[in-house]
Amino acid sequence: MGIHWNCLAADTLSRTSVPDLDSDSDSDSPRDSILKLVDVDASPVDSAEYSCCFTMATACISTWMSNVPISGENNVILGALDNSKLRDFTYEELRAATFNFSMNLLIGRGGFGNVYKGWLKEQRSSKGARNRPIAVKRLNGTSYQGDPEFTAI
Ligand SMILES: Nc1ncnc2c1ncn2[C@@H]1O[C@H](COP(=O)(O)OP(=O)(O)OP(=O)(O)O)[C@@H](O)[C@H]1O
Repeated sequence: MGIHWNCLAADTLSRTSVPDLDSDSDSDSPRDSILKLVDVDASPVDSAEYSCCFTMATACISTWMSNVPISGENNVILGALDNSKLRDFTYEELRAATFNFSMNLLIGRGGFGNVYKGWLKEQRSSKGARNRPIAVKRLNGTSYQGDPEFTAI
């Protein structure tokens, strides 16, 4: 499934170690295929390389961006990203990254979905692997506010 979103680099989270979590996953019934990923710890170069995720209409990205403060050199302006470098993530990848959407990793609640911290394994050619911290927004099953932003194309 082609679900897309772009990375936003941010420095709001500093912890990079992966926790040992109980299996206390979010038990509400979100529409599982509808996710949005935000990179929370990336250099501008990394962001371009890693530029992620889920397929969204440009207008929807703009809508999202209008709510995101653009400050600091680590932030990426989505319009400047090369779409060919966007990376797709499967639902399983994001589910694993967030430990099955563990409530212990809940970092925020938006108007139409919860936001979870997670980690993606990243292979770096010279420096070996690392766990890259990310934020994943999961559209809940009751709100239709976010449908346009999460539309798969
Ligand atoms: N990259 C991030 N790093 C850390 N926390 C984040 C990040 N993205 C979102 N959050 C947390 O999740 C909360 C909800 O984020 P979200 O983007 O959903 O907010 P919103 O724009 O108010 O919601 P919505 O877009 O659903 O109307 C934020 O207030 C923040 O606490």
